[in-house]
Amino acid sequence: MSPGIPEDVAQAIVAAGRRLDQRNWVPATAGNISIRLPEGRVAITRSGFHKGQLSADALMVVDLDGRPEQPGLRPSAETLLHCGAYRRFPEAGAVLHGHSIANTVLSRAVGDHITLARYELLKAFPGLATHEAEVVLPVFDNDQDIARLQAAVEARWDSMKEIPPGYVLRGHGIYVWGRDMDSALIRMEALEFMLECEFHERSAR
Ligand SMILES: CSCCC(=O)C(=O)COP(=O)(O)O
Ligand SMILES: [Zn+2]
Repeated sequence: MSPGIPEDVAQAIVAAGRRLDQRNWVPATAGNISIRLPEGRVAITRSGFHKGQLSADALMVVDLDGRPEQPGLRPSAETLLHCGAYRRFPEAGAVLHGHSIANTVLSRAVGDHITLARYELLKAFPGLATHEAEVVLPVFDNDQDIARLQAAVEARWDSMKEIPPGYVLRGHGIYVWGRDMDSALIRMEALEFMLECEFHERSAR
């Protein structure tokens, strides 16, 4: 049991890791997973663990600035991206990150966004009631400086009227959040489904 992480929270993160792994969205040690805890705390995966084989020992707690509660442990290298989503969206309760083939390949072939339009699955997103809607998914150049990357994400959010609950890092992976883990997983599945459709459609051209 990780200190300071309720058992149901640890179980939800472990189960999410297995589910992402079953879809082949977290190869090797890719991906990271977190859940917001009360009082400005976040339970998050430690860096370098396989997300399909997590146990409670592979989790730890950080604050909303990414500072570890347990100083000897190293949180996900991308912790600041999770913290950025929690700080910006008070309703966000869980954040997921994965590296699928579809999001990796597509993001290398596009500019600064991917438009998802005319998909029935768009209705999985808040406020969208019809396939005639669209989601404009921001795409950012990848950056090993995660604080700088988070600053770029925030600058784009500031410029957007409608902020979708996700974005893509070029050649790297996707970030998605939801009010809880179930909601984040549903959004991730919906986005990945549509990205896979785009991937096949473009490959067939
Ligand atoms: C081998 S994957 C490279 C790092 C990465 O992109 C990732 O998602 C996993 O990093 P973490 O520090 O969270 O394990
Ligand atoms: Zn990653």
